[in-house]
Amino acid sequence: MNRKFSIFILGGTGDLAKRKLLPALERLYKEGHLKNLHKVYSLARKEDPSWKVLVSSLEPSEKFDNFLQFDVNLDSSYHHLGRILRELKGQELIFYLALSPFLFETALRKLGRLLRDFTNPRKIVIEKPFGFDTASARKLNQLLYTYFLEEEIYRIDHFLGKETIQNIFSVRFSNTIFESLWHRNFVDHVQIVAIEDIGIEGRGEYYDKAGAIRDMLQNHMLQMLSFLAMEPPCCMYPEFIRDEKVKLLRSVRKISPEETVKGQYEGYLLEKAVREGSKTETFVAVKLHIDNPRWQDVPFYLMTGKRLSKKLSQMAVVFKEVPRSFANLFDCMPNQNKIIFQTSPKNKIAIHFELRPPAGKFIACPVETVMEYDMESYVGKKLPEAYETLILDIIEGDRSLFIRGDEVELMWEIVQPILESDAPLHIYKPGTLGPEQAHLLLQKDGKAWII
Ligand SMILES: NC(=O)C1=CN([C@@H]2O[C@H](COP(=O)(O)OP(=O)(O)OC[C@H]3O[C@@H](n4cnc5c(N)ncnc54)[C@H](OP(=O)(O)O)[C@@H]3O)[C@@H](O)[C@H]2O)C=CC1
Ligand SMILES: O=C1O[C@H](COP(=O)(O)O)[C@@H](O)[C@H](O)[C@H]1O
Repeated sequence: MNRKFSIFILGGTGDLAKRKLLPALERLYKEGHLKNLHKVYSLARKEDPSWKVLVSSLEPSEKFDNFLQFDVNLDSSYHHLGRILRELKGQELIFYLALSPFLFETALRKLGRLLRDFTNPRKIVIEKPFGFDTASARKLNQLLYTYFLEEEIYRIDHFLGKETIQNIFSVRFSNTIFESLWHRNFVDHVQIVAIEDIGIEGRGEYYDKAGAIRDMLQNHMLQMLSFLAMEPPCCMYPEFIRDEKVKLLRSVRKISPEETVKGQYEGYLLEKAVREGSKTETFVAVKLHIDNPRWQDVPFYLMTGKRLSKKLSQMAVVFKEVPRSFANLFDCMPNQNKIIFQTSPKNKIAIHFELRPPAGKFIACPVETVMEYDMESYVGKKLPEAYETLILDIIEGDRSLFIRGDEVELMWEIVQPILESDAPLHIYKPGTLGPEQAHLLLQKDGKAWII
């Protein structure tokens, strides 16, 4: 950006700011991307000692060591902020809401009012979850549009900053061998999995009101689905990419409670700030359908959960079996081909295909062979963190990887039927692969989770 700019992180002493945002900003600065950065201000009610230690270690510390005492609920805080903004004439102002989502509405209303007194170009960045259901997301959008233009709004989803997710476009749209197969004639089904071994890590106050559907399924997982299943945009212009995602999301059938499995890990009720007898799900698996010509009758299975046996985030596109008559050539039925896009534990893309085993018989039963592109090993250095990529996009004004207002509302509409459904809650043991019912969901279709 050519203009001088300042960043205001509301909730700047919180977990996200300390672990992700401030370190990402320091790296961007060191790499020379933030030449016009005036200062990063951290706003919160009290100056957290670990924030102080962190910002004093960041270089150059005067860019980051700027604390502003600020309470989202108090008008006096906005007067104080206004006094600082008056000194920043002509600068672009970037406000990053890294706050509890329960504070978004108040922060937006009061900040929006304050900014009416200023002519500086501005951007507003909002963390997830954006609302708690369809109605509240609509309300939040209306509030945003009272004070900001859509092109000033950056609804962030950090999964979209991951290298693998951005690679989906390249794999799909620059390879005839894949693009020509990417539809119902050849794809058997798709799986999207984001499972974690960690629990709620002291975030009970937020998580108990959110649960796995609001925390992961409505946002990260539906975005991964959009990238995998959307039609190609006519060109790489942010609005055209988002138009295609919206078109896809309109074709996604609302998820049915009958095709949903909810679970809660044993011991969840003892976590700090979890309500007594809470029915919040820490696990969810669903079967989802897309009613468009490309994906008619291709099931999409999505699963996410906490305190499972491992951390794994990946999408698998599983191709149809070869015709049975081909299988007669061998002594077995070959495995189905798959393409796996993994974001965790590694950023990698793997193609699974069948080959004759080395030095085997001419007609030996083929074995599964994996061709892998592990991005970090390939480039030979650490990949940029998701937040680094996304913050740079915000600064440069590229909205391709951010969620548009209509898109976020459609994503809520898809999960709305299962938000409050009284589907049974299955208790599962920590360290396992979740409730058995989630496995039966695929077994009854003759399939199994690839995990
Ligand atoms: N943590 C993570 O890994 C991720 C978080 N997110 C999202 O980021 C956002 C922030 O999450 P996280 O950092 O974990 O939350 P934390 O609870 O760790 O941090 C909240 C921050 O807000 C400040 N705050 C709380 N109340 C007020 C208030 N009334 N006025 C001003 N500041 C206030 C806190 O400081 P103080 O109490 O001193 O005011 C603190 O700086 C959420 O929307 C979350 O969903 C998204 C992806 C990952
Ligand atoms: O947004 C969130 O994502 C994390 C998982 O993200 P990852 O990049 O570590 O895979 C999840 O733990 C958290 O509950 C959720 O709020």
